[in-house]
Amino acid sequence: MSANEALLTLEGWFTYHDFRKINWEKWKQASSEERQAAIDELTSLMRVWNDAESETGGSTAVYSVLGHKADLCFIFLRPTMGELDELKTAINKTRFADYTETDYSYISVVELSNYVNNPGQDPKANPHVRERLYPILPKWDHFCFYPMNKKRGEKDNWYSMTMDERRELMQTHGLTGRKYAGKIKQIIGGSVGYDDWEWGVTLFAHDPIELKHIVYEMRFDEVSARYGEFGNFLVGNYVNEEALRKMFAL
Ligand code: VOV
Repeated sequence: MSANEALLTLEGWFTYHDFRKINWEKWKQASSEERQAAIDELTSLMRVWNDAESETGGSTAVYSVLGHKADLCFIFLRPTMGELDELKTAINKTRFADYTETDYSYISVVELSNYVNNPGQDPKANPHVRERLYPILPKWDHFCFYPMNKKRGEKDNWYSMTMDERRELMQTHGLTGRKYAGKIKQIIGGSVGYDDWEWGVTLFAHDPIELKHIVYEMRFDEVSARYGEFGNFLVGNYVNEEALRKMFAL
């Protein structure tokens, strides 16, 4: 084994998952004019994000989040980190933000690991690869997000395995994933150097049961069973402007 078999990764858009909790007490105390103005401001921002969505400009999706961990998640994919910073600040400048708390967020960059490359070809010239590096978020009804690591234990250490060993395990992973074609869309963000875990996994589904099925089935693949370490899971439902207005109507 060579001393360092880091593989080449391909990077696409930078990603920012902005999870917000709503301060409902404060929201209920606000006047109806104030609430209306806050929602109007947020929805006009959402329209700007939708209109800007393109192959070169990035993509945005908004989800409501179940459970106590968050109420909303804004998912932003953009060409530069500067744009992500501007988006965060733009939200924070709205009246709506006065009713939110930002307990959690996640920064990564859309990543393809080159375990399955075609030697001699420029991967970024391949439209299929470009589609995965610069994906338009699918706006399917449900999403889940969780961060994960590959284990660096004394016995099981992903990073001290050879490239061939890792490639073989990733091929099995890819085969499991392919069974979910059309049911699950995954966006893998590499977050080494950016956030607390090594990857942020965002899954989209039409049927929330498929989120459970894929995560469960993958637990049996050696790469997850032996090397996967997982953070908190968050799950939610897609919200467009109408759904958002309904969510905040009192
Ligand atoms: C729709 C499902 C699906 C499919 C088709 C799929 C396929 C593939 C392929 C072909 C490849 C390798 C090349 C590349 O594209 O990077 C990957 C890579 C990766 N995956 Fe994946 N994955 C899926 C889905 C999928 C899920 C559900 C998870 C979470 C794992 C779990 O246990 O909860 C995951 C994780 C990852 C990660 C963290 C990486 C990077 C690993 C690294 O060490 O670099 N992934 N993945």
